Amino acid sequence: MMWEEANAGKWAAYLASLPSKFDTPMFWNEQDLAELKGTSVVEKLGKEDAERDYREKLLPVISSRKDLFPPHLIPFHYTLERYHIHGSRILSRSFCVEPAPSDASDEPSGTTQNHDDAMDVDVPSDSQSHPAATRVHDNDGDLSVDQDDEDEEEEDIVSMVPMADMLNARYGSENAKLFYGANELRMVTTKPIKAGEQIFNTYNDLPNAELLRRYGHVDYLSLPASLTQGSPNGSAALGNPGDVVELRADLVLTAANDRIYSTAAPPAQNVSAIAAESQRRIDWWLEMGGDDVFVLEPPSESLLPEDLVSLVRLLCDDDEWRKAQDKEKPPKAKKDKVVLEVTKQALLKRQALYEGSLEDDEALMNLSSDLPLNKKHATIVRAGEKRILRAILHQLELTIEALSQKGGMSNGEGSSRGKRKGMDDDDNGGKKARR
Ligand SMILES: C[S@@+](CC[C@H](N)C(=O)[O-])C[C@H]1O[C@@H](n2cnc3c(N)ncnc32)[C@H](O)[C@@H]1O
Repeated sequence: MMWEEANAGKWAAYLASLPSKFDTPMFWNEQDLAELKGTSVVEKLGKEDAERDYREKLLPVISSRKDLFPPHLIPFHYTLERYHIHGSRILSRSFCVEPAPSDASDEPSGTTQNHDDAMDVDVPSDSQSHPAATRVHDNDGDLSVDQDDEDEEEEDIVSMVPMADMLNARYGSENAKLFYGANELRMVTTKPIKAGEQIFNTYNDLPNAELLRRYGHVDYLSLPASLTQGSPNGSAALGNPGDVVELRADLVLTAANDRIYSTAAPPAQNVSAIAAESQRRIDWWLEMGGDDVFVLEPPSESLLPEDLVSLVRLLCDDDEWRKAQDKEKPPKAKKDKVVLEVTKQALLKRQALYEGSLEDDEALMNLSSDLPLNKKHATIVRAGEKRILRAILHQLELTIEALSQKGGMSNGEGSSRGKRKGMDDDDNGGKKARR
């Protein structure tokens, strides 16, 4: 895209129509970025990686081909600033397009490419030279073409599709989709749209953290009642119904270790031995393809992701750990009281990563509707994540309470009851260590 812009070729009018200013956190100052503390935006921003790629990959290529990149154009068209701008244009406007079937070239189906215009260099087949494009590819949240589910994602090509990228999106509002035609891509309405109503494509109903990181806006809509559970005043809230909270496995590990330590008898109450054993288990988990981040959705019947429950059992239950190794399969996602309590502690640790409470954020939104845009967006992202955490914690507490009231029953669905060594204080008074 930098080369196309420098050469004012056939895409010049299209490129000139794209924005050069973005509200994405990639362009925020430190003070505004601090507002995002605790949210999943921070770790995914990738600004340093992008800038390293620019210095270590792009600049050497550019300076090695003076025939393609005349040195006098570098300060105008190939600067770090232009790199970020084009990266953001790709991140906010690209589509994943399926390549033409059995086509040896890398041309996307339905798009036309004039080879006379193409660069006289090898084009990487995965189009991932800008980390932004890599993220578009990896995170499955870019504008996608309606296609057969069986298609392998690796085969898709990150592509700019002029005109199709003019549509906005809003959670649950999609009324138009991009379809493959025989020789073109077609944006087609999928519902009747009245005059004056907006035509919305979908950005896959992403959570606000991702909308902000990729597109620079957030959704601010009515939320389901499940998200106001546990709220002090039970008031209706606004936000993005597609919001999620990401919980890193290291917080789960710490919560499990704390629990094991506090319930172990003195000889086994050895912090480093407990940490080493847990590390062994989590290494096994990762080797088996387990995730190191869990995605928590607004409370539903299942309340917790199955893989999170499975990991907690693996960490906290010796029998489950042995069985898992024998079967080469992580434990089943049974929620007993230990699982719920350890998860609750992990969620409290996750909550503590934010600055301030949900009430602080809600008050900020209510009191000052004229907050500066970045601060307003960051507050909405934070509040959305905190709201989910609060609602899940509320449900967890109710479930733990209900289990406790069942005559001191501690193991809930309890097939492992009595099998554990030392992990359940109701089993053995917390006197025995798990190992
Ligand atoms: C695919 S483009 C859509 C074209 C865009 N409307 C334009 O005029 O350039 C994505 C960009 O549109 C804007 N956008 C899309 N949906 C939005 C929404 N619901 N609210 C606010 N801005 C939105 C964001 O700036 C986003 O980066």
